[in-house]
Amino acid sequence: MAKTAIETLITLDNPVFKAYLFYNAILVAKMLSMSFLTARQRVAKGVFPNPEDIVLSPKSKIKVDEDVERVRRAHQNDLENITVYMVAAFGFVLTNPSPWLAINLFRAFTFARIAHTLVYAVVVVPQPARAIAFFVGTSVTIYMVAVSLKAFY
Ligand SMILES: N[C@@H](CCC(=O)N[C@@H](CS)C(=O)NCC(=O)O)C(=O)O
Repeated sequence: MAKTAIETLITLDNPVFKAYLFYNAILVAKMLSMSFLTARQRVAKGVFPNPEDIVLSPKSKIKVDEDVERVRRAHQNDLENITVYMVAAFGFVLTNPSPWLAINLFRAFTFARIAHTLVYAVVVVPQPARAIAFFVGTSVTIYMVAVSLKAFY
């Protein structure tokens, strides 16, 4: 029996879906690393959010710290952008795009989000570095949404 369009697209034999899963895995690992970056800052600065956290380290304080908050904002920005991208990119995969275009868009988004974290929470590069990284990622997502919507008309 002939395969449906979905069966030919949602398979590791489709290089676009394979690349989608590969770059998703990198993005998931990057997002998970944000929790460890936050914990590293908390331990380095001796600041924690809850009374039970400071029991093991009595010199620590329950305090809001600017360096910890910076990593938390970078993490939140990932949640705002990467989750939405993953949904948009899945819809884009279903439009059966050219492998060259799709794989380069997945790459561009992934590199942009890694750059966003680096310039926001690791080395702190002056603007517009973060804004550029954000707009590259967002442009990829908007493009994918536009292609998905166009498929309905
Ligand atoms: N929730 C974001 C929406 C706009 C946005 O994502 N801007 C990018 C480029 S300037 C950003 O990195 N914002 C910093 C942040 O979300 O903490 C904000 O409050 O800034």
